[in-house]
Amino acid sequence: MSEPAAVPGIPKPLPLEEAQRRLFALADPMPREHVDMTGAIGRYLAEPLAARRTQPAADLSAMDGYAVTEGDLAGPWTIVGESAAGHPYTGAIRPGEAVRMSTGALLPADAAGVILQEDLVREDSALRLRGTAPDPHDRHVRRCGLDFATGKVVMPQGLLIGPAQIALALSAGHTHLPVARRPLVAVIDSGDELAIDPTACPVHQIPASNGAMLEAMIAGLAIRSERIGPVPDRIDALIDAFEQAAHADVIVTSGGASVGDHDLIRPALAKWGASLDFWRIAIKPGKPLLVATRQRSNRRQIILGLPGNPVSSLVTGYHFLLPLLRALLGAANPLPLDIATTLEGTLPATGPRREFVRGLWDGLNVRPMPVQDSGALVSLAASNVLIDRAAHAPAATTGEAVRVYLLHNGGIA
Ligand SMILES: Nc1nc2c(c(=O)[nH]1)N[C@H]1C(S)=C(S)[C@@H](COP(=O)(O)OP(=O)(O)OC[C@H]3O[C@@H](n4cnc5c(N)ncnc54)[C@H](O)[C@@H]3O)O[C@H]1N2
Ligand code: MOO
Repeated sequence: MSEPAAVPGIPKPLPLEEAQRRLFALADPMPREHVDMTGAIGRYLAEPLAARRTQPAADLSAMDGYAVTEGDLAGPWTIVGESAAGHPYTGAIRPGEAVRMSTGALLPADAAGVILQEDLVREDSALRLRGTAPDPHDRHVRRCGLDFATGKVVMPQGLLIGPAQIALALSAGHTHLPVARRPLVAVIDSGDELAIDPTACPVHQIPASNGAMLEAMIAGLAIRSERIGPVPDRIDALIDAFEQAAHADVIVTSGGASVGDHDLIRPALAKWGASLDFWRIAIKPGKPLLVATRQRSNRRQIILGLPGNPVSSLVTGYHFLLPLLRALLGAANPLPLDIATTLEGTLPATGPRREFVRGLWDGLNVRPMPVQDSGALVSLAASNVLIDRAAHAPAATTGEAVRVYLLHNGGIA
């Protein structure tokens, strides 16, 4: 398919990466705060984290058994005491002596290693080998500083904080973590045809579903989302809605982004005092996306105008809204990850826009959904990936390598 002819007043659509770069250039990280571990989940480290202690802080036993001295692996031994986790043995061990060890217990001074209890026979305080002597060195010992030493940077700035990162931060001596404040997001549904109540929706209306969908997408990334609308297709009504959202860090609209007589987001934003950064991107679905900013006293507000078709809203939410929120939160890698897989089925040739095709991925192959209309929600809800198709690609068939973006079956972030 050839490039469409240029139309006065309608900008050429930007490639996805260029549009994302322009959006990130607007996204100054949010102010910093320190939060406890529960509050840190799902956020990003605002600075590299250095260990405040060494772990293990001393040599520890890695198994349950008996500690013996160097060169004394044949036995027999006399048990002279115990080192349990949290209750160290304070004496030293001499040849011919053994100390009962539990996993995680401090290794006594002069102990060379630990022999597993399964390899030993114990009768009262007498201990002997069940079979042959074990290998000599360093057996079943976790050396001091094996994991990290005081001062070592254990996690880089911008790392996503999840369960493993919380465990490491606590182990490294931290009770709180530096993170960016989560942004407040206002989500505006717009369109005269939108019905709030899906059980009372006459034929000329459609239930408003994008706002709730977008709110579900950003759960966890925003401190709060505020829903506004549905707002009628009138400039004054849209300006009122923007005013209600004037305290938000990010404003997201859906609908009214295209070129129709009732697509008023752009003129309403201009009249409100926002400046358009870019409009239209070369992806399908999602072409009419717009990005604008408005200067507030302390910070710049970012406005994302998503196309109204539900699948277009989701796809642009996935490639722009979520990455924007991650960038504001200080993520090192705000963009979604794609993975390589194999196509099972056929896909038609693409046109001048890069396409994101709904599909079902089983871990090995991906099957495209038969219905790809940008208003079709059944195929969206049955999909777990978006298949990435380059612009001007020839038709594709079973066995071809493709790349997919994971939608995580609804838990989309
Ligand atoms: N002549 C042209 N027409 C269109 C073009 C174009 O380039 N030239 N672009 C098309 C593309 S691509 C898209 S995508 C749509 C999106 O346009 P809008 O952002 O202006 O969306 P609306 O027209 O307001 O709505 C489209 C569709 O989505 C439904 N919708 C809107 N909001 C919601 C909501 N909150 N919940 C559920 N559904 C919603 C709306 O009822 C419409 O059916 O424009 C093409 N047109
Ligand atoms: O880009 Mo529209 O989003 O094709 O349906």
